[in-house]
Amino acid sequence: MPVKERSEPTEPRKGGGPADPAGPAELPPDLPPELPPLASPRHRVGSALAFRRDQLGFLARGIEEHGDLFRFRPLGIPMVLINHPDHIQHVLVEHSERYDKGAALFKIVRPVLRDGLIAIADMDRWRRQRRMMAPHFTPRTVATFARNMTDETELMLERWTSRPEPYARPLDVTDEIGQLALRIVTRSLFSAQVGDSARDFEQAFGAANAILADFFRFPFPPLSVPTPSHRVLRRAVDDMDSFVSGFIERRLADGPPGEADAEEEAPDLLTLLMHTVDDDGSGMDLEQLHHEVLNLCIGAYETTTNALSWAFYLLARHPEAEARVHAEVDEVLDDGRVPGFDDLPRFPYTRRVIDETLRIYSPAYQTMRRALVDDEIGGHRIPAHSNVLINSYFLHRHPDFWPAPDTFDPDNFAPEAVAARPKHAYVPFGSGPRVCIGKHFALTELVLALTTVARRHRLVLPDGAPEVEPDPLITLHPKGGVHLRLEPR
Ligand code: HEM
Repeated sequence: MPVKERSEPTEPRKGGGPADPAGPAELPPDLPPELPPLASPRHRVGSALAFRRDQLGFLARGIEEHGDLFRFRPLGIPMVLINHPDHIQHVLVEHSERYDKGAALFKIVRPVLRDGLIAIADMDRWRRQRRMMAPHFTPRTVATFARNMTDETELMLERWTSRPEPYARPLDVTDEIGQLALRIVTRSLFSAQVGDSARDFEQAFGAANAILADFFRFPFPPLSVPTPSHRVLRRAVDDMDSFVSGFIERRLADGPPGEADAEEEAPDLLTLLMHTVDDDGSGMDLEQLHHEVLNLCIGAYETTTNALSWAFYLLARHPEAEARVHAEVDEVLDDGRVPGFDDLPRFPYTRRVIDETLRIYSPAYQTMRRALVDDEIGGHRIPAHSNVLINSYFLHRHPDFWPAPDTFDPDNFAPEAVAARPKHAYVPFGSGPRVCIGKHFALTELVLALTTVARRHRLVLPDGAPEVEPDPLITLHPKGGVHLRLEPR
């Protein structure tokens, strides 16, 4: 799909005279005339090529040169990076009504996500969908999924330990956890057992993630042009659609699980989405249902997979932190039992490890908003239609808020350290009305899966293993996956 926004924000006019007919409306008198500084290189193509070659390096240089707020325009698309907690709070929370998801990044992922909850720009439709789904994501409901999370982790451990020579050969931890994450979310929200089709979904998503990331860095030719990689993307979307249709169609044919004692069983999210009607009596059509289910699978799968892979990797590289996790797990689960939802408050250090992992390798490391009106951020004018980019890879390393930004230190999340920092210096789940709906789900799953494994096993770096680099795709993926060797404790 081509990205249509090619118009530049007009440069400020001296004296604030009437607006160019093609430019934004006349500025209210109290808006500053200055646009944010423009990151070099100034030439459009030069900027596009630099962004394409090394997206993180390009942004790092911009931050070094201009600080927390600057503009750039790869291929003429007007973008503004904001990298200060106050600016992020302004856009995501305090003035969220001035921004929507009609931004370039979401246009690019729309062929996959369509109008599901993650990418939908129309705020009235978003509100209706979110209202319908929110009750399934409260801490109380998530508590009822805890058992699925630990059961599936135990099944994964059984698969690992029943391989020939289970402790000799390294595991592709990212691939394994991808399947775990998909099995947990589909079982919890849709009562579906997806079995080995989880692997097909993983492969399709991996292909789409890489192709769309490339397209984000250099959106040409349009996705509608059938280049070989765009054809692979089409097939990947078809495969993800088939994965979702598989269990929706089974449900339509078989009816909801446990219908016989439906009065005692809470209906799952799939049943709710199929049957909820709005005030005007209209329900969700099958196509929309499909898109919502796909959005939840994608939202839950890749982010959780990356987070848990990186957490095991970081623990393998930091024995002192690993020892503290083991001590905590041994104390809470002294009889070797499986952890439960009520144990979560008793794992404060393990939770810090997860929080610190989400800081260093923030899985959903970039998001974007489109300015609906002219606005002011940090003393600069942000013209309507600007694409405002938030990149938590840099925000979470901001030297004003993190004493040693590149060092893995779970004590960054000790209560006194958290209290000393502005809230929006750390936004792995976003913030404001469009904060991640699955935040409690994810944090519960991450701590329970980690502690279930750590009861009896550890994951260690194979001899001579190279460092794993982050790959800035649409999400922050461990390049080549995390490979570790299982060891009994
Ligand atoms: C570590 C795990 C996760 C991370 C880091 C994460 C991160 C995020 C972020 C940053 C956003 C907001 C994006 C924005 O403002 O543009 C978001 C939204 C969303 N996430 Fe997550 N997520 C995680 C897990 C999950 C899970 C487990 C689910 C579902 C079960 C989920 C479903 C969604 C959905 C549907 C949205 C869109 C919400 C809306 O706009 O109303 N996520 N996620």
